[in-house]
Amino acid sequence: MSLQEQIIKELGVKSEIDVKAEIRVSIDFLKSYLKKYPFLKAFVLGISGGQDSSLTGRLAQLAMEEMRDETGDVAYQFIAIRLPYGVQEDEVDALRALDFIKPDKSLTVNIKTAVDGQVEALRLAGIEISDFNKGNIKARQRMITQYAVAGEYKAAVLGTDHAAENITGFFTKFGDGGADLLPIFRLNKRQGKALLAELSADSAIYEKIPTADLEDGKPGLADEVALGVTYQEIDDYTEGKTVTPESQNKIEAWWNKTQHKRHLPITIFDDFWK
Ligand SMILES: NC(=O)c1ccc[n+]([C@@H]2O[C@H](COP(=O)([O-])OP(=O)(O)OC[C@H]3O[C@@H](n4cnc5c(N)ncnc54)[C@H](O)[C@@H]3O)[C@@H](O)[C@H]2O)c1
Ligand SMILES: Nc1ncnc2c1ncn2[C@@H]1O[C@H](COP(=O)(O)O)[C@@H](O)[C@H]1O
Ligand SMILES: O=P(O)(O)OP(=O)(O)O
Ligand SMILES: [Mg+2]
Repeated sequence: MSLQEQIIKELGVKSEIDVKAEIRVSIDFLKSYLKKYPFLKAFVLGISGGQDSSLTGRLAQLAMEEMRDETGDVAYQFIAIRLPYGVQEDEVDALRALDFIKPDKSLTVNIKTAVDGQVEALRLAGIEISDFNKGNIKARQRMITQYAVAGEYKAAVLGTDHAAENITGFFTKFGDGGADLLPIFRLNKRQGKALLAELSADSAIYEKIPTADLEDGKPGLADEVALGVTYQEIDDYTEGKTVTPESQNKIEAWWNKTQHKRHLPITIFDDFWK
């Protein structure tokens, strides 16, 4: 089996999808988890204004509406959290996303004080944090905030990791990578866009350039610039298509470099890394 075939198998990507069926798969996955663990009454998710949290948020909201209808338990709710670091430059996109998701509950927690406090505490200990590393602190602070809210609302934290992001490890370990359930895992970027279109999202949501938007000095830096490879090429690769040798090398180098992020902490019994 080629490395491409192994990766596709591990990520569970289909070369073609039935969009309506995939929407149902994600919603049913969320509902079945709630039915298995009835003490869970809510899902929590950070809404950035980007494609992935818009899709995941809308799927979660639909799952909760169906849960309320089917069980008569009005306690089921989806909680969307805005998590800006100070003032978010693309706030208008986040508001558009919330308008599409129509969450049962919407909160805003500004992570700036917590992030800056952490950076300052490290500075006082003699450690100067780079802008890049600070970006990862922002992502981890968002994780802390989501778990804090989940703890108060008997909720599980949703994550937005998907095939086109997981393959390159383009997420902060235990930051946006830290979540309980990943409802869009298996889909690549263009498949996620197709689900958004089917759900009648404003096209501005799925045409927005993907960005982690973590660095103060590079606001809105496009993922594709940071990665050095386009989502079109990544999507093609995950669907088993042939991409240029240069793109293939880059994608596979990211995959190999980030293997540790796709595993629980490594013990003496693990050998995936050897
Ligand atoms: N575009 C932006 O604005 C921006 C800014 C910051 C980070 N990012 C992205 O966020 C992601 C996170 O960055 P990152 O990967 O540098 O940080 P990370 O914190 O997610 O992962 C790095 C950490 O993983 C651990 N680690 C590294 N190699 C390991 C190995 N072989 N085995 C076990 N543990 C290992 C170490 O603790 C290391 O500090 C990246 O994809 C990055 O490009 C984007
Ligand atoms: N500014 C943000 N507000 C709320 N939630 C956010 C914000 N930025 C990121 N998030 C969450 O993290 C994931 C991953 O983002 P990437 O753009 O893929 O790095 C995102 O889906 C939100 O849930
Ligand atoms: O995770 P999101 O919602 O921020 O989407 P994107 O990765 O496209 O920025
Ligand atoms: Mg984003």
